[in-house]
Amino acid sequence: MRVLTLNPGSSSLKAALVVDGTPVGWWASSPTDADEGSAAAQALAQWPTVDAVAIRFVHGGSRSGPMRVDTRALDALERLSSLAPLHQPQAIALARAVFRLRPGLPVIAAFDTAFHADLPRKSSQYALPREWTRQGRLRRYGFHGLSCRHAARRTAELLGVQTPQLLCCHLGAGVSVTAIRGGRSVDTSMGFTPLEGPAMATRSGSVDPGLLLHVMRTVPMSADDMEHTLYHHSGLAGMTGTNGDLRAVLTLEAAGDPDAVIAMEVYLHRIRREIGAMAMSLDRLDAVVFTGGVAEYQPELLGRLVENLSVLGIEVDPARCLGDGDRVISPEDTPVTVFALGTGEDVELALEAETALDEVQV
Ligand SMILES: Nc1ncnc2c1ncn2[C@@H]1O[C@H](COP(=O)(O)OP(=O)(O)O)[C@@H](O)[C@H]1O
Ligand SMILES: CC(=O)OP(=O)(O)O
Ligand SMILES: [Mg+2]
Repeated sequence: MRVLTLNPGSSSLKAALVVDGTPVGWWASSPTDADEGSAAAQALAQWPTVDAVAIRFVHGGSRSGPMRVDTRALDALERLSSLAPLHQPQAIALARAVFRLRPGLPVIAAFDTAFHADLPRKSSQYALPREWTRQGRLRRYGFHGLSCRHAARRTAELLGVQTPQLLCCHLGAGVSVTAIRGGRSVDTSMGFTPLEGPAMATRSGSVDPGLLLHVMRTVPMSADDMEHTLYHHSGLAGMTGTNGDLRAVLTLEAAGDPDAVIAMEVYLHRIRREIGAMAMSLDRLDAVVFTGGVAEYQPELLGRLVENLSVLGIEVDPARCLGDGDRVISPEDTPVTVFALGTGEDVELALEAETALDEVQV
């Protein structure tokens, strides 16, 4: 099957043609380069002969698998936009553009949240009044699920173990750490929205809600202004005055910029802390996977990241970090195998499309 995959991330829009599970062509653009309509048109002009288009939707609510979408389904998914404002509107716009450009071509929505749909209750539930949580909507959903699914699949293949226990550290513009056992997510750092967890490129990550209440009362500030600050002007961007791209922050850090120096310390510390926390949901740690744009393009950072993690048996060989492609980066004879893996969201999107279309035909 020939599947066009469209992946609107928070700092990029990635397109790929995947033929029978193998990506054969791809490109990435920054979201400011083009609107979703012209990006979809560009991809369909480049790869006109496709059986389906698979689009990454980060928020699928309670949906546990992919689905073929029509206008009505899109309206329902659009209602989740405020829960993922950097992603969901873009995915909706891409799907509508494909409907317009190629009526009748199947469009499959594949959800980040689906991989976490069975999170154990102790991981998914917030300690909030039961009147709030009873309906099961105000809970932790988890994101980067396509990336996690791919990391689990590749780790099993590379280790030759059917269901390894692993941590998937997705380091892109969004950052998350997920504990996976039995092929399932058992805890994850992102929550009700993709704001929770470590500090990210432009997102704050977890902040004491008491601080936010204090600022809203004292500034004062509307919920929309607060949302804008937490999603667009926090994280590495907020701490350094850059756009949050790690390349810019590392350049400033190397030049001795004090804000960039502390921002990198915070960034790395918060990821390490999350790795430690997620390890508590496993009873053994077979592997740690680093993936996402940062792991792919700034792999030298992984050596710095795992400093202080030897308490968990996690070590990397700096020379191995600098290689290319899917690889082991831990030294020989260490208890935990550490991998740097390509982000296989495009492969997973295509698989999800095949699954959804098979189900429709049954
Ligand atoms: N072509 C590139 N060259 C160098 N670094 C890159 C490149 N593309 C992405 N990165 C790194 O990856 C980060 C973005 O990760 P990515 O997974 O692509 O983000 P997202 O999917 O959230 O848009 C950037 O901040 C940068 O550190
Ligand atoms: C969920 C999320 O943050 O995705 P990305 O890293 O692609 O922005
Ligand atoms: Mg991404």
